[in-house]
Amino acid sequence: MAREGRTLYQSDRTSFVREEDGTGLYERDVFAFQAARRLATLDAEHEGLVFGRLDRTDDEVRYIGRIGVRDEDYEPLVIDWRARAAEPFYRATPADPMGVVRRRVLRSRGTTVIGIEDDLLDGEHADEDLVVVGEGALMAALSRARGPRMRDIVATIQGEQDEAIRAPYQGVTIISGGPGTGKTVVALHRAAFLLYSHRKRFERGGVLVVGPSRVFMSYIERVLPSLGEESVTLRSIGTVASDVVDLPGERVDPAPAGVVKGSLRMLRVLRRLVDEPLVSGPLELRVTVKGEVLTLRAPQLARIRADVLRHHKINSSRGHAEKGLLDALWSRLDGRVDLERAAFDDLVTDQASWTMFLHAWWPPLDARTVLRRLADPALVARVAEGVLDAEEQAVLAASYAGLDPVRPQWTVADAALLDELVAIIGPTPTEVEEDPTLFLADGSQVAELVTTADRLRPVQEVDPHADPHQRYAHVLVDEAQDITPMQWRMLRRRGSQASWTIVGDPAQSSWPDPEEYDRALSDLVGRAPVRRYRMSTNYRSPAEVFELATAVVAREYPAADLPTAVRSTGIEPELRRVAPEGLAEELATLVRRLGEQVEGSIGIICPPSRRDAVEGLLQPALDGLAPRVVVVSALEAKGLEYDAVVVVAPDDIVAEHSGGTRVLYVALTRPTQRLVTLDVGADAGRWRPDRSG
Ligand SMILES: Nc1ncnc2c1ncn2[C@@H]1O[C@H](COP(=O)(O)OP(=O)(O)OP(=O)(O)O)[C@@H](O)[C@H]1O
Repeated sequence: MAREGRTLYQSDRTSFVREEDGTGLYERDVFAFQAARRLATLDAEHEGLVFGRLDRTDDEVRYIGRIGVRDEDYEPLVIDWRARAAEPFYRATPADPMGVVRRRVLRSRGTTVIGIEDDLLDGEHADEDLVVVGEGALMAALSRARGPRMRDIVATIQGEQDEAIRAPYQGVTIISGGPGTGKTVVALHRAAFLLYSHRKRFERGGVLVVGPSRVFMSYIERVLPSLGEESVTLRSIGTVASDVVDLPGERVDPAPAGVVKGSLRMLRVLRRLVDEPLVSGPLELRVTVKGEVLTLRAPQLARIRADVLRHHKINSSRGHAEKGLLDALWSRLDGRVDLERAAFDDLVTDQASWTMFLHAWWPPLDARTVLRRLADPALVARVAEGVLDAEEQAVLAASYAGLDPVRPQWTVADAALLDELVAIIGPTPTEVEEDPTLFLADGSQVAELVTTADRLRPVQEVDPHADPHQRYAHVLVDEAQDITPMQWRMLRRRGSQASWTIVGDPAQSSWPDPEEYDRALSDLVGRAPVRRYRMSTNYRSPAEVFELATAVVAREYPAADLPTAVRSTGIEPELRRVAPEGLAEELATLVRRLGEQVEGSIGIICPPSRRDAVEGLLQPALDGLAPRVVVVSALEAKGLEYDAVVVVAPDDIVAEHSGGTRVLYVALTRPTQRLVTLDVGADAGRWRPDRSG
């Protein structure tokens, strides 16, 4: 390439050098790159590339696939599922066949078709010899065993789901519906659709998908790549802020602390916290200039501080604070000594008392250091006075008192507080290396060097206008009913110019006040255009299981949006009871039996207080079943599903969550085939619908 370029541009002074020839080389490379990318996409879509066929009334046959493919004459061989021409595949019904006689769904393994399911949509136009196979692709898909990863549903998207997937991108799209109605899977297909239909906007601006936990993110992570989309950022709510603070973010606070930390009232607490001086006792600045002692006391210092912070963030305004102090000291001197202002400034700033004072009065702040100060109950009492009651203050202080000083285990709720603190104080200035190079060796290739001034400053200021948050063009929030007001603020920082897709079900909220979800949504929407889609069919739960779950939730939360369960298995849920000392054996027997009864995954859903113990009890009994069995807390089970589920100690699940019965409802709606509930102890079972009186 280099040689070719050189030859092209070498003039023999008898002919023209044509720019276009050089550009041609560049274009050739671009084409080669595009072709390689296309080949990689085609290779990746080898499995199940084509999954649908439409036989139309005008005798045209269309094939629908994960990506579009054309032949050498540019005629379509396979139509991308997101294209307009593919719409009838999802929307056509016998009542409105949209020109389709037969819809066929093909299931393949490798390059071999292993199953066909047909829907006859327009019997009137069907030829006599038209073959119609199977009982419908949807039912076949729903009865298949579940593994550890969610699968895409391109082949069987239903009409109402398709409308939400293809909704225009602008403003806020709200997808609601009960458990198992496909909200998550629909939202993910919507992300793929947006990237297809507005690729430039969303690939450049970025799409962020937020879910409740890491387990959930790894459950859904294969869906978008299976649709050919790799460019979406997936984050659990505890790690959304990892662009500004380094967070592991999976630990969950016990209910009372979580509720306090999520509340909007924490905003006032944090603002006051930042204003709390780091050193105790009255702070004053005292310097001596040519024998004159100059002092600034607390009230003047407070005024200077307030002036600076009116316009700047603390971490990016140390220079302004220094100038405010020097101005005040200069006016204190009041011309008593014959000195130029610049010389005065130098005399002051050279003094050790000045440096020490600044270190205490305007230190570079780190959000984590600031938040940990709440471990001090006396400080909490000051900054939360009139905002949190005594009990809430105690809960808050206790939650930080226990933090490991070396490796603090921040919680999911802390992440939003740390993010808020970064927004208040600005990013932490980065420390300058211990011993920066001042002088360069002869012949050094280094073009920049550190100046003496840089070296003498203890910290380097970060660009005050730089926004540390990563921003996205579209933000998709799943399980949105559990997002706390402080977390919404964190999300909005990432999507201040974004369009949104919000997915949730208030009846599954683990927050004490499910109505808060509606308030948070109306704040978010503001005056943006909003579109609402309701999913009405539960594709996950067998009707028998869902009947029990709805009886439980409706008693506590009559406003629950209850979908219709489409599938019946004829197997009723089993409501069992065991004495505490028999729990280990009962669980082992149950898991072995369920392992034979279902083909796929088995979830053991526990109250948080029993989760680790149950895991310990079960381990020795698992043998070959281990890869199929997971022990999770009710909150960890959010958004997931298993072929068989054992809900351990349902009463405790209700008691240990601020969402109470709504969290139990989540647990009861996880199975795709079989549900067993296990009351522990003779008087357990208050959750049972027949005990409600
Ligand atoms: N059109 C469809 N075709 C095949 N499977 C579907 C379809 N719609 C939903 N499903 C399946 O139903 C199950 C539930 O879907 P999903 O988890 O998206 O529901 P959800 O509404 O988010 O549930 P929850 O609120 O309980 O978390 C999944 O296994 C999904 O693949």
